[in-house]
Amino acid sequence: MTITAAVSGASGYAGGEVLRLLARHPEVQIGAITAHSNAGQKLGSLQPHLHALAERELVDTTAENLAGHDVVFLALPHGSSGAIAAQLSPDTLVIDAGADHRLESAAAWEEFYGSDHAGTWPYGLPELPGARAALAGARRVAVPGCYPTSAQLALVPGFAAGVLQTDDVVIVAASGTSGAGKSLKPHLLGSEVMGGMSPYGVGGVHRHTPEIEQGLSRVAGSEVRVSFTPTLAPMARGILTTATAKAAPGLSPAQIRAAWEEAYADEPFVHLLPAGQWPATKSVIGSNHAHLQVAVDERVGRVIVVAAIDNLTKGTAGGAVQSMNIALGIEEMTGLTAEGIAP
Ligand SMILES: NC(=O)C1=CN([C@@H]2O[C@H](COP(=O)(O)OP(=O)(O)OC[C@H]3O[C@@H](n4cnc5c(N)ncnc54)[C@H](OP(=O)(O)O)[C@@H]3O)[C@@H](O)[C@H]2O)C=CC1
Ligand SMILES: CC(=O)N[C@@H](CCC(=O)OP(=O)(O)O)C(=O)O
Repeated sequence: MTITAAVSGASGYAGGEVLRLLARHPEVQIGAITAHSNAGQKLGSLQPHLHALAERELVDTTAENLAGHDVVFLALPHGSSGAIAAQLSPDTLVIDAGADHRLESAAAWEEFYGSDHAGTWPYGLPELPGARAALAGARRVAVPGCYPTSAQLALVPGFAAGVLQTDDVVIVAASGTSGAGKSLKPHLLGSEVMGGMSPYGVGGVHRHTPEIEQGLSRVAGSEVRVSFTPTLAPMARGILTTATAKAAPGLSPAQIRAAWEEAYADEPFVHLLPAGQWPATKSVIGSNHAHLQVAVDERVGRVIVVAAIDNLTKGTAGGAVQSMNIALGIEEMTGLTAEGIAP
């Protein structure tokens, strides 16, 4: 089967990563690649690592340019996807890397994003219970945010199995700077980021908070509230998430760990590391794999889960391509089998 795919936001980090993966996908032919202020440029002048596509010209992000493809990837600033998706055929598989279609609650969207809600699409985190069935045959997919990918992979097995309590969930995550996109932001200047770490979006205001709560509440069967604090780390890629919650009473560490062992035993991209080995962003950079470790602090009765992903791969473009494969009935790992890069 040959699938034609258009990629919007191709001059950005997320669009560039989608192209990096699609360039090696055996079933995909890359069609239109679009941009905004960089329309008219050659891709090679903006994404020099994408050699095979270097001579391709970026065109404007219009429904006309994106039409006529089997798949359209939207890697646009949030708020931009709804309008363009509405102009694309319902038969086209549209995969939105942005936030517009992730939340079910219009009220939560309005509170955290401050604009009108564009709607809710099937959620592209295949490892969640029931997600693969919802993605199979779907023609619209909302790719999770990068922090929500790591936080949900870390905590969902514990809530699904009932080994975590829902009332005291704390998540602290460190992200590489590519998570913020390519556009100029003063707090991301090299001199601000190099050689140190700093928090941002503190105090329950980061817009990934409702997305994480939505996913955890769904599997827990009751409302889960989280305290989420993101931090910026002096690295280009990677997220290291540390999530903790109170253990349900009366369980041994082995019984608790079994929830993650069972949930991820057959998952091709999520790996519970052997006990005592800790996830590191360096082990997953450039790959669609997530590394996890679970420990129980018996002194305070808390479960600690650490997860590492590449924000641009499993956290965005890899999750998008994985979801595309499922939606179109292609073997799920196709185009995503690359190992990580280390050291
Ligand atoms: N970076 C990450 O780790 C993650 C990103 N995402 C999401 O992916 C999307 C893209 O993010 P990212 O690649 O990081 O951002 P970048 O800033 O790196 O890229 C943004 C892209 O969108 C284009 N663009 C900017 N403004 C407009 C507009 N008004 N209309 C159409 N296109 C526009 C830009 O084109 P041009 O350069 O030509 O101006 C560029 O191609 C966002 O929604 C982001 O939240 C999701 C998960 C993780
Ligand atoms: C380091 C950094 O700034 N990261 C981004 C998250 C990127 C992401 O997942 O964005 P969307 O949900 O908008 O798709 C942030 O905190 O806003």
